[in-house]
Amino acid sequence: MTTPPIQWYPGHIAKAEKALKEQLKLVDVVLEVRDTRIPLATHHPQVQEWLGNKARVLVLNRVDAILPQAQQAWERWFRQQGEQPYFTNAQAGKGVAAVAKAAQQTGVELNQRRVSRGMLPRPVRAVVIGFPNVGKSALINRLLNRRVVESAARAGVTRQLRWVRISEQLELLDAPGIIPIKLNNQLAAFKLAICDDIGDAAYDNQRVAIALINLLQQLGETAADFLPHNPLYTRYELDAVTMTAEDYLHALAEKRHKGDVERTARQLLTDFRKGALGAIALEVPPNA
Ligand SMILES: Nc1nc2c(ncn2[C@@H]2O[C@H](COP(=O)(O)OP(=O)(O)OP(=O)(O)O)[C@@H](O)[C@H]2O)c(=O)[nH]1
Repeated sequence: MTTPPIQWYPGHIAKAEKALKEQLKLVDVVLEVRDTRIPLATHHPQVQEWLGNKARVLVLNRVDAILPQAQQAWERWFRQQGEQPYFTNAQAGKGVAAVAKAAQQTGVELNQRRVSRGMLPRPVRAVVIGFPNVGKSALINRLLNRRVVESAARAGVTRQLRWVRISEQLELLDAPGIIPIKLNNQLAAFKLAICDDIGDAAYDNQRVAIALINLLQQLGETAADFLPHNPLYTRYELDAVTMTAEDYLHALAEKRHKGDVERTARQLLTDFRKGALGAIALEVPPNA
């Protein structure tokens, strides 16, 4: 039997789900962070059920990693779904003030209810949740306006709990809630691995790199507005249009790394992740 391209550790997932539910019990509002390159693959279908009737602010982070026209298309699509997305670049602090304002706004309603029941008003309590590596700690640090939460390129580094005061109206759990990855969609899993949003799963670099080439080929044909023109050719001076994704990876290995396919796969993934292939949305809104 061949090894599956991506493997999870079920024990870790169960533990993450339990920890997340504990955090959710403590708060009034949830800031759900997704990766703007893959807003659907970084959505867990059970989030709504876990939240019950708690308020939610939808944050699409890494807005710098997609083109403005892709952002506009997603904005339209989410609005059609009845959602207001807040686009952020948490690394640079862009869009973060609007997220804080939206969270505080939910506190106004909370306190109207409290006051009508004869209770004292209090700050709204919030937690940031999301898949591994989507930028949760970076967002918390920007909300706090100082660097207290470890924010690292490595996936799965955040843990532990404390309340921090953001303003008179808003308190935040300083440890984000990590949403365990959903397991049942192979293409979504490849996208998570490509974007490094997959936590402590183990994956096969070459198959993930091939999935990336495949996606770029498909998007080039079907959603040219969502990515720069021919990003692979621009970066490597080798055209992927006439080849299968697998052949392309091998040809690129010959051209750049003396036939070392593994090294080429890693390099390709690193280039994509750090934006060296350009601003690329790997997902297109359904029916766009
Ligand atoms: N380009 C870009 N990089 C970002 C953005 N937000 C976060 N990053 C970077 O992405 C990496 C991961 O960010 P974190 O804030 O550690 O992500 P996290 O969701 O807390 O990760 P875990 O703790 O692994 O769950 C870091 O290197 C950040 O600097 C963004 O909006 N744009």
